[in-house]
Amino acid sequence: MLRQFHSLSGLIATLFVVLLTISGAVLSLDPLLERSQAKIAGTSSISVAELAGKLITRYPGTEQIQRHPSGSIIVYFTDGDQTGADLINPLTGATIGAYSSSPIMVWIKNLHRSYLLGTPGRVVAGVAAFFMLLLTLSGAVMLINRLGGWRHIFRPIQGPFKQRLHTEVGRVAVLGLILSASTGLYMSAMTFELIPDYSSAEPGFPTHVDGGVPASIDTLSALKVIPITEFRELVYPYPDDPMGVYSITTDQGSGFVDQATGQLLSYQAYGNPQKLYEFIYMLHTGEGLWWLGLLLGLSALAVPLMAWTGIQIWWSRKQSATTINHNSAARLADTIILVGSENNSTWGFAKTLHDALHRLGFQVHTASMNQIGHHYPQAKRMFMLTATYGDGDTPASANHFLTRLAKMTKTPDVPVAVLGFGDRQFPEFCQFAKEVEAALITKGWPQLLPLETIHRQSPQEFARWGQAVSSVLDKELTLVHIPVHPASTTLTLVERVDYGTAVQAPTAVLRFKSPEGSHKGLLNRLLRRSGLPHFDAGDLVGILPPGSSVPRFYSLASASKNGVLEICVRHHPEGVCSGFLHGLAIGDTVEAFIKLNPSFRPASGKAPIILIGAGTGIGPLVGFIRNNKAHHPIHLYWGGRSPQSDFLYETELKRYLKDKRLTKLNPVFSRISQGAYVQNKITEDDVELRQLIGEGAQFLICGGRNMASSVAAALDKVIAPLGIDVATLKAQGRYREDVY
Ligand SMILES: Cc1cc2nc3c(=O)[nH]c(=O)nc-3n(C[C@H](O)[C@H](O)[C@H](O)COP(=O)(O)O)c2cc1C
Repeated sequence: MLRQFHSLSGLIATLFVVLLTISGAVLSLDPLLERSQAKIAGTSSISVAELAGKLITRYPGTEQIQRHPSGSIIVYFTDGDQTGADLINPLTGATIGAYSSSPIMVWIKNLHRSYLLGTPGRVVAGVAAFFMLLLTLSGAVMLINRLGGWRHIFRPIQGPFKQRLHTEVGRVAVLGLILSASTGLYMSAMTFELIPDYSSAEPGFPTHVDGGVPASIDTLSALKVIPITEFRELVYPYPDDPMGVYSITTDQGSGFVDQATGQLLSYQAYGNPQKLYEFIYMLHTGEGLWWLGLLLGLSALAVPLMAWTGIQIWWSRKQSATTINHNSAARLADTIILVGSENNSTWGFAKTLHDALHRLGFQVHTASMNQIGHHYPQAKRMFMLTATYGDGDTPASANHFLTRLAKMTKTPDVPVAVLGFGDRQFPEFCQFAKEVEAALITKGWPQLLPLETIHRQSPQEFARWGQAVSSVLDKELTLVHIPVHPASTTLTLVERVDYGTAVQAPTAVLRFKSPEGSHKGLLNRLLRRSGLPHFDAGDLVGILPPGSSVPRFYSLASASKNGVLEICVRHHPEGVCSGFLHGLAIGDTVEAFIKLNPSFRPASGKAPIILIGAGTGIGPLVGFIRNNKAHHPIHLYWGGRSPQSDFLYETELKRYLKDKRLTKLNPVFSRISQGAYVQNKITEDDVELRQLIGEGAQFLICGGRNMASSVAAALDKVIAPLGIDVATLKAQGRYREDVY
């Protein structure tokens, strides 16, 4: 709900809010620019009388002196028929130069205040400020929910690159944006008198004026006691008007000064409402607080970036939205499917289940978990398919489910099966599904099947769960889920290196390029484009074996900037795709698409990186080393079977050691005398590993699930003396796995 509100108000207001913030960001430079022009050092000892005295000879026709919040002093004067304005050095009264507001800044100010449209534009600017406030507040609440509460506000953010960028930038800019939007809204409300205008409360004109011969301005006692630092404006009386008075405005109030006696005739100190107005004005413009202005300007610059990433997130969500056909009414359905999803992919699985059950003749009702009802009169079975989000938290379409369930006094007497969707890379794998299962059991809800989990939206695991469902339905349910994936590209095999046949682990490093011709053309050559889609080492390539629409995913051992798409594939005896790939000859083609995997990357910075893998798990790890042009310390632990047969990337790794892209290579082999596994080497290197962890090391593990759990167990023992464990490292974002 909140997300829909956030997206909708963002879409409605984007253009206006972006214009408002870009112009605001430019205006935020104004106080700093003015300050750099003003010579304000050492001015505190000078009084207004002294300053005005210094101007008598140079500017006999002075009409007004102003001090801007930046500290600049400007004198407005007449000289014969001419009028002018000069910037003044407050210490000496000397002219710094002619003063005029920059026409560009004036234009930008108009754009900011009214979109150059006068009064109607001011209304629009006010409404845009209101939307900006709504967007920022709703975004802040979503961020807090996503991170699991405000206490965790500095937690690392997971997710696809655009989502992380949107949220990271928002997290940094949120306070500045709330300040700019709320103060802008206040000022707008004041302009339209929605709240009383306190910006110019003035004293009444004095009832008695001396009328004697005007004294020299530098002798006027009232002006002698006002330091220049508290002064804002002095308006001179008309020359030769004996009843004229000086009008003075300071930081504390305003009043009139008798030109003959120098006495303060009437004075009005600012009340609290005016002080509040001035404070809000300063917060909004940064006038008088140039550093705040700059901070607000920088926050404002985040808005165009967030608008762009926000629109892209919204668009990809919309693209992946699923339509459920033949959705029976809840009261008529014999089968209920409830869905907990954040980014819609679980809806795709729910649709596959819905369609398969419908084909078997069931009346199926599918809805979000938040829409759980109290009573399903015809229902015989129920399925709850749910993802996990944040750090083991609820996905959007199930965020009220547990509360609603807790409030139910009588639960429907329908057996239920929970299916969790998650990613083992997260420490809290399928946590929400586990909580749902536990809550249902506590409520005494009958179970149809025990909880099952699906890692990384695996269609194979989903199909296996379908078999279990078949057994309770007494009907053969075939679940063929074809995930919606991006359009595929044709790639040509240009090189292959084969290993491991002698040790029954046939493994090939395969290098692909775009077909000849696809990256020709002047622009592509100028930009040195390889014709490959963009990807980094550690991302995944989905390959569609001929005759199948279900892709198989392989971790990428290269980045697109390396000019090739490289994968490392072990031939599995029954493997459809690995068999197909191993059968490829140079020049053969495959259909492939990229799936980004942004959380499996070395962190930036100089902390050591410890890469651990076995077998083909070396793929992304070698890609990280290859692209380590900055020579950050990288230690590689890798396990194979035999140094003679399956030492994958042996030549390259030795070259990377020499050119310092790799700091230390620790290969381990299992089928040699005194063979060992990678976890044994980790136990052996305990002292060194503890030292590296002390230096802030990050771990990246790639390979089979068994290897990964043995490594985690070994490492838990190694780091126990430091008082931490692998779960802590995971929570800190310092332990990441890509396991299969
Ligand atoms: C930001 C983010 C946080 C996630 N957190 C978890 C998590 O804590 N535990 C887990 O098992 N999966 C986690 N996942 C993986 C999702 O549950 C998984 O990709 C799921 O299939 C997404 O389904 P959906 O597209 O329907 O939201 C997370 C994914 C993202 C993008």
